[in-house]
Amino acid sequence: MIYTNEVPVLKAQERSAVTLGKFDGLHRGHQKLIACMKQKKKENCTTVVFTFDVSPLVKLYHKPAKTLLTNEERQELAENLGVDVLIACPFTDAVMNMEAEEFVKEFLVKRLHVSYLAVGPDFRFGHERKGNPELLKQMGTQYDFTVEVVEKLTDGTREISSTYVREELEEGHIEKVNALLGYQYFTRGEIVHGRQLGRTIGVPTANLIPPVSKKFPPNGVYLTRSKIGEKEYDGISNVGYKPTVKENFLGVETYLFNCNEDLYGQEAEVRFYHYLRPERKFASLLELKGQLDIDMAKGRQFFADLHEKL
Ligand SMILES: Cc1cc2nc3c(=O)[nH]c(=O)nc-3n(C[C@H](O)[C@H](O)[C@H](O)COP(=O)(O)O)c2cc1C
Ligand SMILES: Nc1ncnc2c1ncn2[C@@H]1O[C@H](COP(=O)(O)OP(=O)(O)OP(=O)(O)O)[C@@H](O)[C@H]1O
Repeated sequence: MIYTNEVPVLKAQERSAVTLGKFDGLHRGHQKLIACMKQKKKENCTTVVFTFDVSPLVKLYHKPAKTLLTNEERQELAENLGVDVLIACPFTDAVMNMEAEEFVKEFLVKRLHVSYLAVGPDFRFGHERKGNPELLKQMGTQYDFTVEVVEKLTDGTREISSTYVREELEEGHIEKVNALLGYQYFTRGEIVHGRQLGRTIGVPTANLIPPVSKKFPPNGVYLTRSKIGEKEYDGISNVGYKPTVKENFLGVETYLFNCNEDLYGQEAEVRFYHYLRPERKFASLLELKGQLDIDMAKGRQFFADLHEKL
């Protein structure tokens, strides 16, 4: 897959199938749109996901930049979905002020030689968000491309959207988040040294400092599976600031159930499965250890049941 910040100019004969939007999370609704676009590979179209490298909302309304996926994660997931080109167009003032018609002419027609465009019915773009599927269809007639307005995928009660996923994540509804995404919510980072107090209570942990832009469920304890190198481990993770020992940054700290290796310096992907309890301040590490024993027993049972089902 080609990942680029600039809208590329395709070769003279090359045509593209394009979809546009923010694509935070690459949830099941996004995946449906990408599947429609991929149908056009049969007609030799290059598949293009056109997105922005800063959420337009962040730039326009200074909303916090916490996202479900970092740019790198979104890139990797798009590649796994079989996308040929992912454009993360910088949301500059020039792009922000571009009229919808100009955006279509300059980027989609002139550069990408668009042949097919897939968008959701509520898709808006261009200066003052004046561009919509109707305008795209009119321009499609003029510039010889087809527009498919893809019906929104729902979970039976509500349309799936990044906003919906973020709301459920904020509530700690991990199973729901995973169902909307179509994969397990995850975070990644390098395993770094903590204060090494964990091992003094018989609970050595893998600490990672996640990207600052990554959105997290509420501080608390979660049942997780971690992928480290080629291996996967069941475990239990704390997300938060460890009030008992007072950490000053948000960390993800995991006790891996069946692991006694030295993991420092390795990259880990921690996948969330289930919310167990909120993070709490304990009077002592020993008291915390008592709670951890209860948490671990629940975690081991959860994964034993899960593996039995699979
Ligand atoms: C599963 C799990 C649950 C935890 N729960 C809490 C908690 O509720 N409150 C808290 O202050 N720290 C919690 N911690 C963090 C501990 O305070 C931490 O593991 C211990 O202080 C060792 O930290 P260190 O790795 O920096 O040495 C939890 C850690 C794990 C692995
Ligand atoms: N549930 C869905 N089914 C099909 N297409 C969708 C779905 N959700 C979004 N899309 C389409 O995917 C493209 C990218 O969507 P985008 O990420 O901008 O919206 P979103 O997921 O609804 O996010 P937000 O909640 O931030 O508005 C748009 O064309 C949008 O209409």
